[in-house]
Amino acid sequence: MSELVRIENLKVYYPVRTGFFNRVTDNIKAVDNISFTIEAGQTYGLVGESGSGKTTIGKSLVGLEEPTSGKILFEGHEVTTTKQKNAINYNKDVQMVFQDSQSSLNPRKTIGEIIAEPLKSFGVPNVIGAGYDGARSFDQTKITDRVLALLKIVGLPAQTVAQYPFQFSGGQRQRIGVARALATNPRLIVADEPVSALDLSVQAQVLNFMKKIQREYGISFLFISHDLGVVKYMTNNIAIMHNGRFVEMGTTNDIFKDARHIYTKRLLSAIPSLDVSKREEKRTYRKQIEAEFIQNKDAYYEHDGLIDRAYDLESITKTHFVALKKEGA
Ligand SMILES: Nc1ncnc2c1ncn2[C@@H]1O[C@H](COP(=O)(O)OP(=O)(O)OP(=O)(O)O)[C@@H](O)[C@H]1O
Repeated sequence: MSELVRIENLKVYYPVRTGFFNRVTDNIKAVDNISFTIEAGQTYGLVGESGSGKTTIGKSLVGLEEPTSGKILFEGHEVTTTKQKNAINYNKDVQMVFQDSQSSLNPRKTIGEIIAEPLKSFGVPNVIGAGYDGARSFDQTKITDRVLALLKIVGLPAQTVAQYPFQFSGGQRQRIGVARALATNPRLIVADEPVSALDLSVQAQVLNFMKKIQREYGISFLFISHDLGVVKYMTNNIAIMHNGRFVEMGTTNDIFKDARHIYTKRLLSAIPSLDVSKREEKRTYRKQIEAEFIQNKDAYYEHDGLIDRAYDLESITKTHFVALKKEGA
């Protein structure tokens, strides 16, 4: 395995301004000292409730948000600032797929124009596949051919090029978003809740399709979701996030077989059981975890004003890290 992305001590703070002079009186610590690595060709899951900071990490990775401090490294090159990103043409290597395909696809443009946009900026690679760094063409015929090839990859017919986003279902629009993201041969796709707006049956189709393109093109995913069931299916590694901090981090197996932090257990206990005979057992377990969360909070969090702030991560195995209070602290 080789490391593709390394995030070191990332902080993204948003200033809170108050009063007549609009002074900065506090900060929202959306991302508070986060470190992790994404391996080439693998999927890293970020899980947490709304507002925990998942999207802010994704946006920092693709350059939509400037970090307050910390470092982002891509294949060993620092890409924390816009200047550093531009220096290595990083934006062609990292793309984002959003939850809301309705608003992320320009309603006034045809699908052909939407998918062609990144090709006009970065050129058409000669080969379809992650990370191809050879010659690129800006020839209009090549752009059109590539748009058609991308539509084929995502399973949409050629006439799609002349149609508009409103003419498609949610699942089809997500495929169009993926086609656009694939256009430049990226190494990494940040997928922010890519299926949460879709019906269950369509969710499975889009997820399987994402796995297929990963197998075929060796793409890595940062997969952001609040749905642990979906994350279990998609990922190799997972970090559980709460109030801007990682509370637990490990392989997918570590998290599902040996969860240690109360917040992780709480999220796991909230996954509905499909087995009717186990529902009562599950309900009792959920109540027990909820009671432990309330009674035993100090073992898991320190207090930063009104915010419950997770402790620093400590390693319990080579792959598994948990934010627990240090002995004697
Ligand atoms: N531009 C901004 N200005 C101020 N605060 C922001 C901004 N963007 C995000 N925040 C705050 O940062 C925190 C983390 O937000 P973020 O969108 O990263 O969370 P999330 O886990 O992705 O949640 P969701 O699943 O609802 O998108 C939240 O408290 C949010 O209100």
